[in-house]
Amino acid sequence: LRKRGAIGKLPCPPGRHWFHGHAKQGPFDPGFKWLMDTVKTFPRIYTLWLGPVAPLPMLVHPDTIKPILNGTVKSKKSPLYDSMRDWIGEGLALSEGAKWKRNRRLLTRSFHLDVLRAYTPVSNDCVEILLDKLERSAAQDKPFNMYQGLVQCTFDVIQRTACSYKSDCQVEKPKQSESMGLVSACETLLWFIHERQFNNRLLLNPLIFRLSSNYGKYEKALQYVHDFATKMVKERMEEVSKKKEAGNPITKPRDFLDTLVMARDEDGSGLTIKEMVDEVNTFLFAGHETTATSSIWLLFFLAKHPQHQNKIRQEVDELLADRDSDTITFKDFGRLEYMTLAIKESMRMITAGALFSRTLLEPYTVDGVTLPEGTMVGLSFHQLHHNPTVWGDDHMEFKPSRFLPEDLSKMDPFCFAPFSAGARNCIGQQFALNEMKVFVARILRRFRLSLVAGEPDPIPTMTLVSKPKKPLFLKIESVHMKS
Ligand code: HEM
Repeated sequence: LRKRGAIGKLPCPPGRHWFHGHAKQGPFDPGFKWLMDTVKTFPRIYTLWLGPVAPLPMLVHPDTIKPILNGTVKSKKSPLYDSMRDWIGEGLALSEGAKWKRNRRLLTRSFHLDVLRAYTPVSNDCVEILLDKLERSAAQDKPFNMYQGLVQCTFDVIQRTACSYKSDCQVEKPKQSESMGLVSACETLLWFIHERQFNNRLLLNPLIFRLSSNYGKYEKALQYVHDFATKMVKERMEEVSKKKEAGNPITKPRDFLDTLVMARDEDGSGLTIKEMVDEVNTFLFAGHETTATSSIWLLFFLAKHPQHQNKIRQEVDELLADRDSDTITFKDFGRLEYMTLAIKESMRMITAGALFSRTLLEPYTVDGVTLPEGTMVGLSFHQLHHNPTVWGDDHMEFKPSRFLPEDLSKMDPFCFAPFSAGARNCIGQQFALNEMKVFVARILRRFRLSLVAGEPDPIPTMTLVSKPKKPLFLKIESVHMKS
């Protein structure tokens, strides 16, 4: 009642039904029109009702989101995350308190610059397979299913970097290889998480979920990913200790798994097998669809706005002008300046992680209303990134120049948070940005991208990540054929 009383004082979008709340107005409908209209009228905080109970205050302005993200007001991940727990356990994304602090410290070493440097060739190798597919598509003058290509490519990268697992997951003819078992198991689990969070909230109740008709399929996929990760972890522990015994210890980690096995506290203790399994699953879960989705929107905007595409191609061509190979190196990332602006702008336009939530661990006074401890709040990043009071009335225009350093330095850092912000920001952000830069540089170096004539623009949908509603096909032309 205390919570309801406080939330009742917050602004509330009109037309709320006593039972359905705003649900029938389609707040999460594809295209996010409702969200965009609402942030125009309620640019700081408002209450979203998805039913007769459990209203959700939505934070949509840097001033209102900041205290949660920077920890001035203590909070924890909300119960909505529980649907991921079977898969990623107490991995970094879901753990809290002292356990999270310790693991974040241990895992930060997994994303050290030297480790990331070693992954650049992996992204280059994986994108070669995608480039071959694009070559065929260009030769046949057939539009290419870019989303599928990128999901497979990012999955290949994360498997190789997480545990040096090389698979044929990018090659068509699925279902025959073990790796496709892993891809489809991960896809099945992602589908269930989405279903429980967005479509059928009754299934968030563990008992009802267990009794549901599809539960067997879920259990099978879960078993698959756990067996896979456990096998990987145990084999690696054995290899590391055998090498140590033979007087030939591993000194430089080859992948994330090495960094996990070798991670040590000051007192010499490391992660348990269960903790490592949870982290491997967390990387597989958090590390590929997010990157694929962010890359697909970037390629879409570049296909739609050839002037930006050409500018990036020119930047890449200049970078590679005197080289024998198109390989992008770690040193190159800092020189892809215009590409970096375009990546930021496309992540603002469509933010892969559009909405997250937290439960307050202490009262939070916002715009004169005190929300008590235990209140669940929404961190609505898509609305933050389309808030006209922050980005201006042209927020729907794709303008990479918004992120020019001289303008960026005048902005509140909490205006733009595609990787979240503060202590619980994305640990993989630099990894993901590097991967995207390799993909885009290598693709644009060889191909010109355009939209398929007569096709409407793709529409983002609110799933776990904001992916296009329908598979996104792009027209591919070889740059050399045209010039
Ligand atoms: C463009 C790609 C990516 C985007 C947009 C993205 C976005 C995010 C966001 C918004 C969060 C905060 C989630 C929350 O508050 O609940 C997060 C957390 C996290 N991300 Fe990413 N991510 C990306 C790529 C990756 C990659 C490649 C990895 C791993 C290899 C990764 C691993 C994680 C982990 C472990 C967390 C939890 C961190 C913590 O709580 O300490 N992410 N990511």
